Amino acid sequence: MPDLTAAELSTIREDLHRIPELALHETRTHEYLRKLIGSWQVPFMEVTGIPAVPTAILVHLAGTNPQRTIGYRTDIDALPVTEETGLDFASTIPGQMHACGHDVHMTVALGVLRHFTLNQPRDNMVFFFQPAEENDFGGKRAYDAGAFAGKWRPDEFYGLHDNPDLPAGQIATRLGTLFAGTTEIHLTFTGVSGHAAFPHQANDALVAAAAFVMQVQTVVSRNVDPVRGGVVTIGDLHAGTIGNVIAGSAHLDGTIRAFRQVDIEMMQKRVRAIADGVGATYGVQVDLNLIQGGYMPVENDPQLTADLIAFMRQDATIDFADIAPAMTGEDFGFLLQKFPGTMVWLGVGDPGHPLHSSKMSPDEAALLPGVSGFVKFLTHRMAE
Ligand SMILES: CC(=O)N[C@@H](CCC[C@H](N)C(=O)O)C(=O)O
Repeated sequence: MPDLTAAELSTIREDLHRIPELALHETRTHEYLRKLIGSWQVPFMEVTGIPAVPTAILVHLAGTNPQRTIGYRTDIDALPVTEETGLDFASTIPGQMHACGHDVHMTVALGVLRHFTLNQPRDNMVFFFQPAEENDFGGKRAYDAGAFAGKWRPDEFYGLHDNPDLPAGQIATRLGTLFAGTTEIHLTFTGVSGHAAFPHQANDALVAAAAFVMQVQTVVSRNVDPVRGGVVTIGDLHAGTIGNVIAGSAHLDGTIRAFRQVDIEMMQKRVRAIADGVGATYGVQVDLNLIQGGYMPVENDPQLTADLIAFMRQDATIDFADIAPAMTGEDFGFLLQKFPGTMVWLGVGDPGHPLHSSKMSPDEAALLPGVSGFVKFLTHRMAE
């Protein structure tokens, strides 16, 4: 029986694209994956779940002469974005979309898994279909639940993320840190609401929030080493109900990002100090929740990544490129702190529409090269 064809990969990707589900709620996606994998009926394959992370799936392939266990991880969740691609296989779930390409990630993982179910690997393999990459850190949850114990423990771990800016099918990575570590900011200022005409009788939480948004811009400009870089973005601010009522509360969500954990922790302290300072200055109550969870910097293992780069460079059938680090986050960073491994970008050729755009539409021409690049590299790892 042959590997999955381009047409079969495309059908799978489109099926998955129709049913985007948010972190830890990926029940239909879980069912689809389990049904498909279960239909392959492989004697050396075992499929299991993780009770603490019910939408996760783990697949174990027993090798013919195992020297190690090779892990491959894909994320499976989607985003609360209303799709505007106009595709005929667009999301059927209102307000939710695979706007980060996890449908592509899952499809490539299934293609790689299918290959090794048809060609029993020499080494053992573990495939991890991980919920909650966008938030709620499904990788850390699975690890903390003991999912990678015993035969499920990978000696090396690989994964990919799609990249609309790169040509479809190109694989890119680098030695060292590929993605930033992140910390979610969730902040509420509580003051006293009142009539717009009598500000002296109220305490305006919206004005406090505005001051916070401006002051927090100084964290990157004044506290972060410019050579190392960092990001503080407040992406969401809600305050008040109508123009002639002073807002009694304001809620803000945002993200802190940097390539080094020491910088992330420094930025967390500065954001906390500024929030407390605004609270004291404006007399508003401050409730600040900073969550890093599993979003550690994505640090590629030096030896494994050097091997991957050397292998991909010498294979003329693989379009490989070196690339600079990016401020995207990925909770695969947590798993790469526990197990050595490498994350790569897979180009999906849609440069006008960045990750998280409601119009992002990956080119399916990326699917076969993604599968074959990893099949070749993992087969090479097994010959080491
Ligand atoms: C690849 C990607 O887009 N990942 C997300 C990860 C989000 C981490 C966390 N929820 C945060 O917002 O800090 C990203 O936004 O980079």
